[in-house]
Amino acid sequence: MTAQGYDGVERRGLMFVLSSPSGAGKTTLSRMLIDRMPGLKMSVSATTRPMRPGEVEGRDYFFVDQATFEAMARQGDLLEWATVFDNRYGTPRAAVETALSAGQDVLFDIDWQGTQQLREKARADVVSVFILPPSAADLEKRLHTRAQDSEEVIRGRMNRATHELSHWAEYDYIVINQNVDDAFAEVQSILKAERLKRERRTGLTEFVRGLQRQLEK
Ligand SMILES: Nc1nc2c(ncn2[C@@H]2O[C@H](COP(=O)(O)OP(=O)(O)O)[C@@H](O)[C@H]2O)c(=O)[nH]1
Ligand SMILES: Nc1ncnc2c1ncn2[C@@H]1O[C@H](COP(=O)(O)OP(=O)(O)O)[C@@H](O)[C@H]1O
Repeated sequence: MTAQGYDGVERRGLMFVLSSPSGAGKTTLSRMLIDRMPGLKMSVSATTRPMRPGEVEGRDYFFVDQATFEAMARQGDLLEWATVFDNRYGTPRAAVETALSAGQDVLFDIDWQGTQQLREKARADVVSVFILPPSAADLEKRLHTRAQDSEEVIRGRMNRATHELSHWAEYDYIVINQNVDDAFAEVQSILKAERLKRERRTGLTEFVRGLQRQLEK
């Protein structure tokens, strides 16, 4: 689980988690991060929910049926899983382990239940960010403008938002997504700073020793 920082110092890979009520902007911010932050790989979840228009198998999710999902969970192929809006969602374990051991950080778009499970498994390597919408009206507007869910599904997501919001205080960072570019800059700053944390930078002792040797000459 070691990655090479841009300054050449080895460090532990981190698990970067974004959660929010549905429609607050996790997917948008995740895509921006993957496009603009080298060394970060998206964890693609498995889900039993139907594919939305515009979604791509293997990019947005692995769309599986209930029996396949249960088999994956039973065989230990999922790092964590949860039921959200009557559908099952889970993180395939192998892809995460491969990315971390190849020196990449991994980005997760998962709910509070999944975040709790990751934290139990790898507390020191998990960095969690909760995204808030600026207002309830904005949240509802975004769910409508995304135009991918029926009225009934949107109502269900708005009803669930209160419950999801109640978990905000379990997260390391809180970002309010009013202007998307500002929110992206904030999330990006968090990742950049967390990559520099001393306890993650396993190669620092050696680096500093090298500096000391140079100074002693
Ligand atoms: N625990 C867990 N939650 C997930 C996973 N994948 C997605 N979710 C969460 O499930 C919820 C519903 O996701 P989705 O149906 O794509 O709707 P969205 O909220 O509009 O992105 C969101 O809160 C996601 O973060 C997963 O692998 N594990
Ligand atoms: N800061 C923002 N201002 C206005 N619209 C936004 C903002 N961030 C995201 N959106 C839009 O809101 C909708 C929901 O965003 P999305 O990223 O799909 O949310 P989530 O993944 O949290 O459900 C999308 O249509 C997206 O383009």
